[in-house]
Amino acid sequence: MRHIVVGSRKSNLALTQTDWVIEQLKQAGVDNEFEVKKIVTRGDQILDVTLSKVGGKALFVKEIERAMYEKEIDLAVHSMKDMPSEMPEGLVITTIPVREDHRDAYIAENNVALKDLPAGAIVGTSSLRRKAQILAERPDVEIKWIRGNIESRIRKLHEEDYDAIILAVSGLKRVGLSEELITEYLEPEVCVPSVGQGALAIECREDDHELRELLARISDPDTTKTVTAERTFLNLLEGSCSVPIGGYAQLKGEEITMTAFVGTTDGKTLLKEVVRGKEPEEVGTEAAQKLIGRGAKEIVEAVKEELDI
Ligand SMILES: NCc1[nH]cc(CCC(=O)O)c1CC(=O)O
Repeated sequence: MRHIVVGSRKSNLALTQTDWVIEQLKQAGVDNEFEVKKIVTRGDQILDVTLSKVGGKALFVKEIERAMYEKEIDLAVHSMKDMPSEMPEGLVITTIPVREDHRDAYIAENNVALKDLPAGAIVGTSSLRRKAQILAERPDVEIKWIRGNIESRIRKLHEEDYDAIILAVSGLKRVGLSEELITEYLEPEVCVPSVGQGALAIECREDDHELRELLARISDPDTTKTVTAERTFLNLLEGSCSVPIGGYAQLKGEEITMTAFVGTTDGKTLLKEVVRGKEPEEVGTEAAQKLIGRGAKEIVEAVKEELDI
């Protein structure tokens, strides 16, 4: 029986996600032998520069893709939100398993609520999407960049001058941190999550039909639909650069409800649309068109210019 090599970044989050996928496959009756091969990516090496300036999300996935082309690895597990909206030639996101919590978590020293932070309080995030939406709620706080893995961000909250930080609930849970750390769950009405947040993308070679059939066993149809709507929207709006943009779709029965967002980095302009429909591509496209009609492209272009990307 085929021995399957899974490539993973070496962060605790990446390794946990990889192990989770292998466990899901085993539970679904896949009894192949799995080997995890750790890969160091440029994104892991560059920790002191604003990510959006050094090439954004693609940095994390490039080395893994090269290893896949060379057949050093057969598949890789990514955080969906770190995936560029266009896939490179010959590789596919073949399976999307069930989504973890989609929300952002607000974590404050002494559990001070977001509305009770004193003016001038320092909130740590390196996401322009989070920055814009926190500033929209609290224009009087200061947003300060924070980098590093989830565990080191929590450490920095306590050791450095941050009063609060924002992290994905899913990441926190996956690395085994207690949800008791969370001061507030930010619902999409307050902070629209990143497209694909909480979901995983399993990537492999397009022509590896044998493997794709095995991986299909852990596909989650609902997550696949909602994430497809979100990524259709993202693709139409901006491709892969890091600008304040978010999208979250959920299913009730057959109906998809999607909240889409584009904003300026200062949080002074937030454009939001809620779109409903049955077809993921149609919902994502309609959300993009509505926001584009209200000037979303111009906002995206202005942010890119501001960031020099
Ligand atoms: N950009 C970093 C990143 N990539 C994926 C996650 C975990 C969230 C997820 O699974 O979507 C995180 C951490 C965070 O956003 O706080």
